[in-house]
Amino acid sequence: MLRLAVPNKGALADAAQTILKEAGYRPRKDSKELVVIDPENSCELFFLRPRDIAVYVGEGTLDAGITGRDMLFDSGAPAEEVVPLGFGGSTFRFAAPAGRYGSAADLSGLRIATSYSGLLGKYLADEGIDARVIKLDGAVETAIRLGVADAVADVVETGTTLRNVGLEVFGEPIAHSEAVLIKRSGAPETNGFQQLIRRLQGVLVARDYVMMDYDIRAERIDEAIAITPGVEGPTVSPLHREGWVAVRAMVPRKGHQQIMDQLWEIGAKAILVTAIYACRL
Ligand SMILES: Nc1ncnc2c1ncn2[C@@H]1O[C@H](COP(=O)(O)OP(=O)(O)OP(=O)(O)O)[C@@H](O)[C@H]1O
Ligand SMILES: O=P(O)(O)OC[C@H]1O[C@H](OP(=O)(O)OP(=O)(O)O)[C@H](O)[C@@H]1O
Ligand SMILES: [Mg+2]
Repeated sequence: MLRLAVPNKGALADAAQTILKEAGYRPRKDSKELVVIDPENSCELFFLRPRDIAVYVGEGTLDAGITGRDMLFDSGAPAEEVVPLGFGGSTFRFAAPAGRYGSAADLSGLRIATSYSGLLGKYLADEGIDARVIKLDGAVETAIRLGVADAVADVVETGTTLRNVGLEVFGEPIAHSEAVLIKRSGAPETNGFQQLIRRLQGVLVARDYVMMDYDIRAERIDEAIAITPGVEGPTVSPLHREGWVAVRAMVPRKGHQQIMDQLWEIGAKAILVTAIYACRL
């Protein structure tokens, strides 16, 4: 039985639930359900705070979990990233009132408020910056106005939260984060865990690729294949029309219109694009 930790609330909860559902796991009925037993997939899903997930997985209490890369680093738990999941993207950055500081080095001797003290502490130590870390639980952006800190280090996605309180990012990003699948460091991958990885990777490919079909004159097939090389090579079949072939290839969803333009330029006809519902490469 695979025991999997899933964020129960916060920025990652809905997208984590969606990707698991698309991967064929049983969804929870309502947001109050804390454990879901999924006998068909030999899996138990535990809905936990994203911050605690690396701790459970690092202790070996649970086999796998979905959390943010920043929270994994912050926890210091003996857990490791296995698959980046392509949602919950953010950066972790310093911010302060506009123009006050130019780089992290300017923070020596000052106070920095954050709810990621592990992540920030490691960064400051690596960079040799001697600043005081003020650990808060959330809404750290207000700490400067209230005189508790000189700068903050926090999650930034659109930057709206910072702008709303008159703060600006400065210095290099401390970390780039997204939702990740994690396991205990060095733990062997059981069959159930490998199946979870294959299913999640299948969903990610189905999200990122579309299927493209088109007809092309046989003498232009090499040019066409250069435009749509597919993942392991396109399928080329004879067409019931002298001198023509049919081609089928997976292409990245992003930019598929440009690919259609290029195919049209070399004389392709009947170019069709269809969504991939699920896949296993
Ligand atoms: N606005 C956002 N956009 C993208 N990712 C985000 C955003 N806010 C948080 N995250 C990411 O989501 C993960 C969990 O953070 P979240 O804010 O959901 O937890 P929390 O602060 O403990 O909970 P809550 O905000 O509900 O109190 C982190 O990895 C973080 O980087
Ligand atoms: O750049 P933005 O798009 O504005 O997003 C970033 C904000 O989102 C998160 O806050 P959350 O709502 O989780 O509150 P919290 O600070 O209490 O965790 C994060 O802590 C930032 O404050
Ligand atoms: Mg938050």
